[in-house]
Amino acid sequence: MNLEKSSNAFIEANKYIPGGVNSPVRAFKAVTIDPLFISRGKGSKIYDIDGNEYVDYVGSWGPLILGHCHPEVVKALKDMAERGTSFGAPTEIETEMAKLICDAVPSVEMVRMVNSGTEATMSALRLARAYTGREIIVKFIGNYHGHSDSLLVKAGSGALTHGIPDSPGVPVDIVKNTITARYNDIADLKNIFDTHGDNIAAVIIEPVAGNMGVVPSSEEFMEALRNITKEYGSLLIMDEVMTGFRLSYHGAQSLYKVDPDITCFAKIIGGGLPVGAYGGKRKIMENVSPMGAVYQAGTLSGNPLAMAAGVTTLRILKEHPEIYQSIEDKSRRLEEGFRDNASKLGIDIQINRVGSMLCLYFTKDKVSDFDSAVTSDTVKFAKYFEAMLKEGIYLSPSQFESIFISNAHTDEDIEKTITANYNAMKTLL
Ligand SMILES: Cc1ncc(COP(=O)(O)O)c(C=O)c1O
Ligand SMILES: NCC(=O)CCC(=O)O
Repeated sequence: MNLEKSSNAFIEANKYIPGGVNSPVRAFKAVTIDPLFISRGKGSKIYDIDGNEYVDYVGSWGPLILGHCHPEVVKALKDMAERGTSFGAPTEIETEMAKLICDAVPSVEMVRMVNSGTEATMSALRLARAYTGREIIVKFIGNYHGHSDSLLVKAGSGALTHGIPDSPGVPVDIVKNTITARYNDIADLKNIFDTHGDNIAAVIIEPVAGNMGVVPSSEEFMEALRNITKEYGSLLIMDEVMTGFRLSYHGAQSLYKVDPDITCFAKIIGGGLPVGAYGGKRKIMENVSPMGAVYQAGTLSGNPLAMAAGVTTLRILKEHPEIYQSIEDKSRRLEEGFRDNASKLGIDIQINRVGSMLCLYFTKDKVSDFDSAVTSDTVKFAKYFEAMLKEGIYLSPSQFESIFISNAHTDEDIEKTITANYNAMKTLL
Protein backbone atom coordinates (compact mmCIF):
# COMPACT_ATOMS: atom_id res chain seq x y z
CA MET A 1 0.00 0.00 0.00
CA ASN A 2 1.56 3.28 -1.11
CA LEU A 3 0.81 6.14 1.30
CA GLU A 4 3.55 8.50 0.17
CA LYS A 5 1.33 11.38 -0.89
CA SER A 6 -0.62 11.22 2.39
CA SER A 7 2.63 11.23 4.38
CA ASN A 8 3.90 14.27 2.48
CA ALA A 9 0.58 16.06 2.85
CA PHE A 10 0.73 15.44 6.60
CA ILE A 11 4.24 16.94 6.82
CA GLU A 12 2.99 20.03 4.97
CA ALA A 13 -0.17 20.30 7.10
CA ASN A 14 1.88 20.10 10.30
CA LYS A 15 3.66 23.31 9.33
CA TYR A 16 0.49 25.35 9.49
CA ILE A 17 -2.12 23.43 11.48
CA PRO A 18 -1.55 22.24 15.09
CA GLY A 19 -0.81 18.54 14.75
CA GLY A 20 -1.70 18.77 11.08
CA VAL A 21 -5.41 18.29 11.75
CA ASN A 22 -8.50 20.31 12.58
CA SER A 23 -9.74 17.79 15.15
CA PRO A 24 -7.36 15.66 17.26
CA VAL A 25 -8.88 12.22 16.58
CA ARG A 26 -7.97 12.57 12.91
CA ALA A 27 -4.24 12.50 13.68
CA PHE A 28 -4.13 8.68 14.17
CA LYS A 29 -2.10 9.21 17.37
CA ALA A 30 -3.33 5.97 18.94
CA VAL A 31 -2.20 3.90 15.97
CA THR A 32 1.17 3.45 14.34
CA ILE A 33 0.78 5.21 11.01
CA ASP A 34 0.19 8.71 9.67
CA PRO A 35 -3.35 9.77 8.83
CA LEU A 36 -4.64 9.28 5.32
CA PHE A 37 -5.56 12.35 3.36
CA ILE A 38 -8.86 11.74 1.62
CA SER A 39 -9.63 12.99 -1.85
CA ARG A 40 -13.19 11.78 -2.33
CA GLY A 41 -15.92 9.39 -1.23
CA LYS A 42 -18.76 7.57 -2.94
CA GLY A 43 -21.30 5.32 -1.23
CA SER A 44 -19.47 3.07 1.24
CA LYS A 45 -16.01 3.86 -0.13
CA ILE A 46 -13.39 6.55 0.40
CA TYR A 47 -10.28 7.17 -1.69
CA ASP A 48 -7.03 8.64 -0.39
CA ILE A 49 -4.79 10.98 -2.36
CA ASP A 50 -2.49 8.07 -3.26
CA GLY A 51 -5.45 6.46 -5.02
CA ASN A 52 -6.12 3.66 -2.49
CA GLU A 53 -9.73 2.59 -1.98
CA TYR A 54 -11.20 1.71 1.42
CA VAL A 55 -14.53 0.51 2.75
CA ASP A 56 -15.29 3.35 5.16
CA TYR A 57 -16.65 2.57 8.64
CA VAL A 58 -16.04 6.05 10.05
CA GLY A 59 -18.63 7.83 7.93
CA SER A 60 -17.36 11.23 9.06
CA TRP A 61 -17.70 9.97 12.67
CA GLY A 62 -21.36 9.13 12.36
CA PRO A 63 -23.23 11.58 10.13
CA LEU A 64 -23.13 9.62 6.87
CA ILE A 65 -25.85 7.04 7.52
CA LEU A 66 -26.65 7.14 3.78
CA GLY A 67 -23.00 6.88 2.71
CA HIS A 68 -20.91 9.41 0.81
CA CYS A 69 -22.42 11.64 -1.86
CA HIS A 70 -25.96 10.27 -1.78
CA PRO A 71 -27.38 11.58 -5.09
CA GLU A 72 -30.41 13.26 -3.47
CA VAL A 73 -28.26 14.99 -0.85
CA VAL A 74 -25.84 16.20 -3.51
CA LYS A 75 -28.72 17.50 -5.64
CA ALA A 76 -30.30 19.33 -2.67
CA LEU A 77 -26.94 20.97 -1.94
CA LYS A 78 -26.43 22.05 -5.55
CA ASP A 79 -29.95 23.46 -5.79
CA MET A 80 -29.55 25.41 -2.57
CA ALA A 81 -26.09 26.72 -3.49
CA GLU A 82 -27.59 28.19 -6.66
CA ARG A 83 -30.02 30.18 -4.48
CA GLY A 84 -27.50 31.36 -1.91
CA THR A 85 -25.37 29.94 0.86
CA SER A 86 -26.32 32.11 3.82
CA PHE A 87 -28.63 35.03 4.55
CA GLY A 88 -28.58 35.57 8.30
CA ALA A 89 -32.35 35.79 7.98
CA PRO A 90 -35.06 33.19 8.48
CA THR A 91 -35.66 30.62 5.73
CA GLU A 92 -38.56 28.18 5.42
CA ILE A 93 -36.29 25.15 5.35
CA GLU A 94 -35.33 25.85 9.00
CA THR A 95 -38.96 25.35 10.02
CA GLU A 96 -39.07 22.21 7.92
CA MET A 97 -36.04 20.86 9.78
CA ALA A 98 -37.53 21.79 13.17
CA LYS A 99 -40.82 20.09 12.26
CA LEU A 100 -39.04 16.92 11.11
CA ILE A 101 -37.17 16.71 14.43
CA CYS A 102 -40.22 17.49 16.59
CA ASP A 103 -42.37 14.96 14.68
CA ALA A 104 -39.72 12.25 14.96
CA VAL A 105 -38.89 12.72 18.64
CA PRO A 106 -41.98 13.33 20.81
CA SER A 107 -40.04 14.71 23.80
CA VAL A 108 -38.86 17.56 21.57
CA GLU A 109 -41.58 20.19 21.25
CA MET A 110 -39.35 23.06 20.14
CA VAL A 111 -35.82 23.01 18.78
CA ARG A 112 -33.02 25.49 18.13
CA MET A 113 -30.41 24.84 15.43
CA VAL A 114 -26.71 25.42 16.13
CA ASN A 115 -23.53 24.46 14.26
CA SER A 116 -22.05 21.48 16.12
CA GLY A 117 -22.68 18.94 18.84
CA THR A 118 -20.42 20.92 21.14
CA GLU A 119 -22.62 23.99 20.75
CA ALA A 120 -25.74 21.91 21.29
CA THR A 121 -24.64 20.43 24.63
CA MET A 122 -23.06 23.70 25.81
CA SER A 123 -26.28 25.58 25.10
CA ALA A 124 -28.40 22.85 26.69
CA LEU A 125 -26.41 23.21 29.93
CA ARG A 126 -26.90 26.98 29.99
CA LEU A 127 -30.61 26.52 29.48
CA ALA A 128 -30.84 23.84 32.17
CA ARG A 129 -28.95 26.02 34.63
CA ALA A 130 -31.14 29.03 33.90
CA TYR A 131 -34.36 27.02 34.04
CA THR A 132 -33.60 25.36 37.36
CA GLY A 133 -31.65 28.25 38.92
CA ARG A 134 -28.99 25.69 39.88
CA GLU A 135 -25.37 25.32 38.82
CA ILE A 136 -24.24 21.71 39.19
CA ILE A 137 -24.10 19.40 36.18
CA VAL A 138 -23.58 15.66 36.42
CA LYS A 139 -21.83 13.85 33.58
CA PHE A 140 -20.64 10.27 33.23
CA ILE A 141 -17.04 9.15 33.10
CA GLY A 142 -16.09 8.23 29.55
CA ASN A 143 -19.03 10.05 27.97
CA TYR A 144 -18.05 12.78 25.52
CA HIS A 145 -20.24 15.79 24.85
CA GLY A 146 -17.91 18.02 22.85
CA HIS A 147 -15.18 20.29 24.11
CA SER A 148 -16.92 23.05 26.09
CA ASP A 149 -15.35 23.86 29.47
CA SER A 150 -18.04 22.36 31.71
CA LEU A 151 -18.05 19.06 29.85
CA LEU A 152 -14.37 18.41 29.17
CA VAL A 153 -14.03 16.48 32.39
CA LYS A 154 -13.25 12.74 32.40
CA ALA A 155 -14.41 12.75 28.80
CA GLY A 156 -14.21 10.00 26.20
CA SER A 157 -13.19 10.11 22.52
CA GLY A 158 -9.96 12.00 21.70
CA ALA A 159 -9.66 13.25 25.29
CA LEU A 160 -9.41 9.62 26.37
CA THR A 161 -7.43 8.35 23.37
CA HIS A 162 -4.79 11.03 23.83
CA GLY A 163 -4.67 10.61 27.58
CA ILE A 164 -5.83 14.14 28.39
CA PRO A 165 -8.97 13.59 30.44
CA ASP A 166 -8.94 17.16 31.66
CA SER A 167 -7.61 19.87 29.40
CA PRO A 168 -5.34 22.69 30.56
CA GLY A 169 -7.13 25.99 30.06
CA VAL A 170 -10.38 24.82 31.61
CA PRO A 171 -10.94 27.06 34.67
CA VAL A 172 -11.18 25.21 37.98
CA ASP A 173 -13.97 27.60 38.93
CA ILE A 174 -16.08 26.29 36.07
CA VAL A 175 -15.49 22.55 36.47
CA LYS A 176 -16.11 22.70 40.20
CA ASN A 177 -19.74 22.67 39.11
CA THR A 178 -19.33 19.45 37.11
CA ILE A 179 -19.67 16.20 39.03
CA THR A 180 -18.61 12.99 37.32
CA ALA A 181 -20.48 9.76 37.97
CA ARG A 182 -19.89 6.15 37.00
CA TYR A 183 -21.83 4.98 33.94
CA ASN A 184 -24.33 2.20 34.61
CA ASP A 185 -23.82 2.52 38.39
CA ILE A 186 -27.12 3.27 40.13
CA ALA A 187 -25.58 3.34 43.63
CA ASP A 188 -23.05 5.99 42.60
CA LEU A 189 -25.82 8.11 41.09
CA LYS A 190 -27.89 7.83 44.28
CA ASN A 191 -24.93 8.85 46.42
CA ILE A 192 -24.36 11.94 44.32
CA PHE A 193 -28.02 12.95 44.51
CA ASP A 194 -28.12 12.29 48.28
CA THR A 195 -25.35 14.85 48.74
CA HIS A 196 -25.95 17.39 45.95
CA GLY A 197 -29.45 16.65 44.59
CA ASP A 198 -31.02 20.02 45.43
CA ASN A 199 -28.27 21.85 43.56
CA ILE A 200 -28.12 19.67 40.46
CA ALA A 201 -29.39 21.51 37.37
CA ALA A 202 -29.07 18.56 35.03
CA VAL A 203 -27.61 15.18 34.29
CA ILE A 204 -26.31 14.73 30.76
CA ILE A 205 -25.89 11.25 29.29
CA GLU A 206 -25.02 9.44 26.10
CA PRO A 207 -27.81 6.81 26.16
CA VAL A 208 -25.52 4.49 24.23
CA ALA A 209 -22.03 5.77 24.88
CA GLY A 210 -20.07 5.89 21.64
CA ASN A 211 -16.94 7.58 22.90
CA MET A 212 -15.41 4.78 24.98
CA GLY A 213 -16.04 2.27 22.23
CA VAL A 214 -19.72 1.33 22.35
CA VAL A 215 -21.29 0.97 25.79
CA PRO A 216 -25.06 0.90 26.13
CA SER A 217 -26.62 2.10 29.34
CA SER A 218 -28.73 -0.58 30.96
CA GLU A 219 -32.49 -0.14 30.97
CA GLU A 220 -32.57 -0.22 34.78
CA PHE A 221 -29.91 2.47 34.91
CA MET A 222 -31.80 4.71 32.49
CA GLU A 223 -35.01 4.24 34.46
CA ALA A 224 -33.27 5.04 37.75
CA LEU A 225 -31.73 8.12 36.17
CA ARG A 226 -35.08 9.43 34.93
CA ASN A 227 -36.71 8.77 38.30
CA ILE A 228 -34.04 10.40 40.42
CA THR A 229 -33.76 13.50 38.22
CA LYS A 230 -37.56 13.95 38.44
CA GLU A 231 -37.55 13.42 42.18
CA TYR A 232 -34.99 16.19 42.69
CA GLY A 233 -36.29 18.58 40.01
CA SER A 234 -33.13 18.22 37.91
CA LEU A 235 -33.34 18.06 34.13
CA LEU A 236 -32.34 15.01 32.11
CA ILE A 237 -30.36 15.96 29.02
CA MET A 238 -30.04 13.20 26.49
CA ASP A 239 -27.03 13.61 24.24
CA GLU A 240 -28.22 11.99 21.03
CA VAL A 241 -25.55 13.64 18.89
CA MET A 242 -24.35 10.19 17.83
CA THR A 243 -27.43 8.03 18.44
CA GLY A 244 -30.10 10.43 17.15
CA PHE A 245 -31.66 9.16 13.88
CA ARG A 246 -29.09 6.33 13.91
CA LEU A 247 -30.31 3.77 16.43
CA SER A 248 -33.88 4.56 15.46
CA TYR A 249 -35.65 7.35 13.59
CA HIS A 250 -37.10 8.32 16.99
CA GLY A 251 -33.77 8.30 18.80
CA ALA A 252 -32.25 6.03 21.43
CA GLN A 253 -34.81 7.54 23.82
CA SER A 254 -37.55 5.62 22.02
CA LEU A 255 -35.64 2.34 22.51
CA TYR A 256 -35.31 3.05 26.24
CA LYS A 257 -38.85 4.48 26.43
CA VAL A 258 -37.51 7.43 28.37
CA ASP A 259 -38.83 10.97 28.17
CA PRO A 260 -35.92 13.43 28.58
CA ASP A 261 -36.31 17.15 29.22
CA ILE A 262 -33.77 18.28 26.65
CA THR A 263 -32.19 16.38 23.75
CA CYS A 264 -29.06 17.31 21.81
CA PHE A 265 -28.53 16.37 18.18
CA ALA A 266 -25.86 16.83 15.52
CA LYS A 267 -24.14 14.50 13.00
CA ILE A 268 -26.97 12.81 11.00
CA ILE A 269 -29.30 15.83 11.12
CA GLY A 270 -26.67 17.74 9.14
CA GLY A 271 -26.31 15.07 6.45
CA GLY A 272 -22.53 15.64 6.47
CA LEU A 273 -22.58 19.41 6.92
CA PRO A 274 -21.82 21.25 10.17
CA VAL A 275 -24.98 21.21 12.29
CA GLY A 276 -26.19 20.74 15.83
CA ALA A 277 -29.51 21.25 17.61
CA TYR A 278 -30.98 21.23 21.08
CA GLY A 279 -34.65 20.88 21.82
CA GLY A 280 -37.10 19.74 24.42
CA LYS A 281 -40.20 20.58 26.35
CA ARG A 282 -41.91 23.80 25.27
CA LYS A 283 -41.92 25.22 28.81
CA ILE A 284 -38.14 24.85 28.91
CA MET A 285 -37.36 25.95 25.34
CA GLU A 286 -39.49 29.10 25.77
CA ASN A 287 -36.66 30.44 27.89
CA VAL A 288 -34.31 30.65 24.90
CA SER A 289 -33.69 34.15 23.51
CA PRO A 290 -35.45 36.06 21.98
CA MET A 291 -38.53 34.38 23.48
CA GLY A 292 -36.83 34.20 26.85
CA ALA A 293 -33.73 35.52 28.52
CA VAL A 294 -31.21 32.70 27.95
CA TYR A 295 -28.89 34.06 25.29
CA GLN A 296 -27.64 31.84 22.50
CA ALA A 297 -26.95 32.86 18.91
CA GLY A 298 -25.07 31.98 15.69
CA THR A 299 -24.18 33.80 12.46
CA LEU A 300 -24.52 30.58 10.45
CA SER A 301 -27.07 28.73 12.59
CA GLY A 302 -29.76 27.11 10.46
CA ASN A 303 -27.50 27.59 7.44
CA PRO A 304 -29.40 26.85 4.21
CA LEU A 305 -26.82 24.40 2.82
CA ALA A 306 -26.67 22.48 6.09
CA MET A 307 -30.47 22.45 6.29
CA ALA A 308 -30.72 21.20 2.70
CA ALA A 309 -28.39 18.24 3.37
CA GLY A 310 -29.99 17.52 6.75
CA VAL A 311 -33.63 17.78 5.70
CA THR A 312 -32.97 15.57 2.65
CA THR A 313 -31.27 12.95 4.84
CA LEU A 314 -34.06 12.95 7.41
CA ARG A 315 -36.74 12.78 4.71
CA ILE A 316 -35.08 9.74 3.15
CA LEU A 317 -34.86 8.05 6.56
CA LYS A 318 -38.50 8.87 7.27
CA GLU A 319 -39.73 7.59 3.91
CA HIS A 320 -37.61 4.43 4.08
CA PRO A 321 -37.92 2.97 7.57
CA GLU A 322 -36.56 -0.31 6.15
CA ILE A 323 -33.12 1.34 6.18
CA TYR A 324 -32.93 0.74 9.94
CA GLN A 325 -33.59 -2.99 9.53
CA SER A 326 -31.07 -3.17 6.73
CA ILE A 327 -28.23 -1.53 8.69
CA GLU A 328 -29.12 -3.66 11.73
CA ASP A 329 -28.84 -6.82 9.57
CA LYS A 330 -25.50 -5.81 8.08
CA SER A 331 -24.16 -4.82 11.45
CA ARG A 332 -25.31 -8.11 13.02
CA ARG A 333 -23.63 -10.03 10.19
CA LEU A 334 -20.37 -8.18 10.94
CA GLU A 335 -20.66 -8.96 14.64
CA GLU A 336 -21.28 -12.67 13.96
CA GLY A 337 -18.42 -12.85 11.47
CA PHE A 338 -15.99 -11.17 13.86
CA ARG A 339 -17.03 -13.49 16.70
CA ASP A 340 -16.57 -16.58 14.53
CA ASN A 341 -13.13 -15.40 13.45
CA ALA A 342 -12.02 -14.70 17.01
CA SER A 343 -13.16 -18.07 18.25
CA LYS A 344 -11.46 -19.87 15.31
CA LEU A 345 -8.24 -18.00 16.11
CA GLY A 346 -8.57 -18.29 19.89
CA ILE A 347 -8.35 -14.52 20.47
CA ASP A 348 -10.13 -12.92 23.43
CA ILE A 349 -12.42 -10.17 22.23
CA GLN A 350 -15.59 -8.42 23.31
CA ILE A 351 -18.00 -6.97 20.82
CA ASN A 352 -20.49 -4.35 21.92
CA ARG A 353 -23.06 -3.48 19.33
CA VAL A 354 -26.28 -1.52 19.28
CA GLY A 355 -27.84 -1.30 15.82
CA SER A 356 -25.32 0.19 13.42
CA MET A 357 -22.81 1.17 16.15
CA LEU A 358 -20.20 -1.49 16.86
CA CYS A 359 -16.94 -1.80 18.77
CA LEU A 360 -14.51 -4.72 18.99
CA TYR A 361 -12.40 -4.66 22.17
CA PHE A 362 -9.33 -6.79 22.78
CA THR A 363 -10.22 -7.93 26.29
CA LYS A 364 -11.80 -10.94 27.92
CA ASP A 365 -13.77 -8.79 30.36
CA LYS A 366 -17.31 -7.68 29.63
CA VAL A 367 -17.32 -3.95 28.81
CA SER A 368 -20.03 -1.99 30.61
CA ASP A 369 -18.36 1.23 31.71
CA PHE A 370 -15.16 3.25 31.50
CA ASP A 371 -13.09 1.01 33.79
CA SER A 372 -13.91 -2.11 31.82
CA ALA A 373 -13.43 -0.33 28.45
CA VAL A 374 -9.85 0.58 29.32
CA THR A 375 -8.97 -3.08 30.01
CA SER A 376 -8.76 -3.45 26.22
CA ASP A 377 -5.27 -4.05 24.80
CA THR A 378 -4.68 -0.86 22.79
CA VAL A 379 -1.35 -2.10 21.41
CA LYS A 380 -3.24 -5.01 19.83
CA PHE A 381 -5.86 -2.60 18.57
CA ALA A 382 -3.20 -0.46 16.85
CA LYS A 383 -1.79 -3.53 15.05
CA TYR A 384 -5.28 -4.66 14.12
CA PHE A 385 -6.16 -1.22 12.79
CA GLU A 386 -3.10 -1.13 10.52
CA ALA A 387 -3.69 -4.67 9.26
CA MET A 388 -7.32 -3.81 8.46
CA LEU A 389 -6.20 -0.72 6.58
CA LYS A 390 -3.87 -2.85 4.47
CA GLU A 391 -6.89 -5.03 3.70
CA GLY A 392 -8.73 -1.93 2.46
CA ILE A 393 -10.91 -1.37 5.53
CA TYR A 394 -10.96 2.09 7.15
CA LEU A 395 -11.93 1.86 10.84
CA SER A 396 -12.03 4.53 13.53
CA PRO A 397 -8.36 5.00 14.47
CA SER A 398 -8.87 4.40 18.18
CA GLN A 399 -10.06 1.62 20.45
CA PHE A 400 -12.38 4.08 22.15
CA GLU A 401 -14.59 4.89 19.18
CA SER A 402 -17.49 3.20 17.44
CA ILE A 403 -17.55 2.07 13.85
CA PHE A 404 -20.65 3.05 11.89
CA ILE A 405 -22.49 0.94 9.35
CA SER A 406 -24.30 2.90 6.67
CA ASN A 407 -27.05 2.06 4.24
CA ALA A 408 -24.47 2.30 1.47
CA HIS A 409 -22.49 -0.71 2.75
CA THR A 410 -23.13 -3.64 0.43
CA ASP A 411 -23.25 -7.34 1.30
CA GLU A 412 -19.99 -7.61 -0.61
CA ASP A 413 -18.43 -4.94 1.66
CA ILE A 414 -19.56 -6.86 4.73
CA GLU A 415 -18.13 -10.18 3.47
CA LYS A 416 -14.87 -8.46 2.50
CA THR A 417 -14.68 -6.91 5.98
CA ILE A 418 -15.21 -10.25 7.73
CA THR A 419 -12.42 -11.84 5.68
CA ALA A 420 -10.19 -8.84 6.37
CA ASN A 421 -10.95 -9.14 10.08
CA TYR A 422 -9.81 -12.78 10.03
CA ASN A 423 -6.58 -11.91 8.25
CA ALA A 424 -5.94 -8.91 10.49
CA MET A 425 -6.58 -10.81 13.74
CA LYS A 426 -4.29 -13.60 12.49
CA THR A 427 -1.40 -11.11 12.46
CA LEU A 428 -1.91 -10.72 16.25
CA LEU A 429 -1.07 -14.35 17.03
C1 LIG B 1 -22.20 12.06 21.98
C2 LIG B 1 -21.50 13.27 21.42
N1 LIG B 1 -21.82 14.48 21.88
C3 LIG B 1 -21.24 15.59 21.42
C4 LIG B 1 -20.28 15.54 20.43
C5 LIG B 1 -19.66 16.80 19.95
O1 LIG B 1 -20.08 17.07 18.65
P1 LIG B 1 -19.18 17.96 17.67
O2 LIG B 1 -17.95 17.18 17.37
O3 LIG B 1 -20.08 18.15 16.47
O4 LIG B 1 -18.90 19.24 18.37
C6 LIG B 1 -19.91 14.28 19.93
C7 LIG B 1 -18.91 14.09 18.87
O5 LIG B 1 -18.12 14.82 18.56
C8 LIG B 1 -20.53 13.11 20.43
O6 LIG B 1 -20.21 11.90 19.99
N1 LIG C 1 -16.31 9.99 18.71
C1 LIG C 1 -15.60 11.13 18.33
C2 LIG C 1 -16.43 12.08 17.62
O1 LIG C 1 -17.54 11.78 17.35
C3 LIG C 1 -15.90 13.37 17.27
C4 LIG C 1 -14.93 13.40 16.20
C5 LIG C 1 -13.96 14.53 16.40
O2 LIG C 1 -13.81 15.00 17.53
O3 LIG C 1 -13.34 14.91 15.42
